[in-house]
Amino acid sequence: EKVAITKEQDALLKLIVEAYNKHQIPQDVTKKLLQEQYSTEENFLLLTEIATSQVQVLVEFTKNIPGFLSLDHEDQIALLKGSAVEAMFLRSAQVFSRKMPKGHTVVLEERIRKSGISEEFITPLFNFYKSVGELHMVLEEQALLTAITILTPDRPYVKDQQAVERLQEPMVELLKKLCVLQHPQEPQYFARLLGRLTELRTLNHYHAEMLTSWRVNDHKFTPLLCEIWDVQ
Ligand SMILES: CC(C)c1onc(-c2c(Cl)cccc2Cl)c1COc1ccc(-c2ccc3[nH]c(C(=O)O)cc3c2)cc1
Repeated sequence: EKVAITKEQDALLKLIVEAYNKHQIPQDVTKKLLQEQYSTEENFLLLTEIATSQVQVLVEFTKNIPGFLSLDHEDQIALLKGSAVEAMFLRSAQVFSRKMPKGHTVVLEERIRKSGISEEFITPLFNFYKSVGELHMVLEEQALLTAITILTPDRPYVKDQQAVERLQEPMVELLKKLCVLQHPQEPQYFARLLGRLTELRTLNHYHAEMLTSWRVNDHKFTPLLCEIWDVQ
């Protein structure tokens, strides 16, 4: 039967995409990708600054997700802490798949490769970026997938999981319809998108190891990253 977006779904989509577009890392931060030196230390400091800015952007985006601010306040924190790394993987993946301005793609890859991350994490990290790039997601899909990631009910310490499910479910339904409408020639496209969310979960594990190895080498993070990643 004909798949159609309802008025309510269209309104929800507009809110999510607006929030996604509104909250971006400031240009003066990302353009440093092209300017700063290329030492391992300089790369780590720059990536730390960008990640910190990305977390601020993420918090603002999340506050604009309809219903999020009505959740239990402790659950709001648990969702942000539990999804921050995955949301940042998704957001940074767009740089590689959307060929960002002025060759940021090349310099971002270069700086990540030379920031003190050991080879065993670099491979899965860039495999993920490649698999996201191959999907050629449109902006609506990227925005919805990020919101769906943030609204994952079974994050650690979430008390009222049903309340989170009630917010996530309509977004998953909407994404499913969008995929059918946007990629009619590819019926399994929606399943491939959800497959990326499973891959993201495994990256959480690698990321925890990355943090440990940076800390062992006495790398410092910003207060915001320490708070959201429970380090130091
Ligand atoms: C604290 C730092 C060193 C860090 O720890 N883990 C990661 C880490 C790593 Cl490498 C990989 C994945 C996730 C994390 Cl969370 C990072 C660096 O994290 C980010 C790197 C880049 C971006 C990002 C996002 C959007 C962007 N737009 C543009 C643009 O040019 O417009 C550049 C850009 C960069 C976000 C987080």
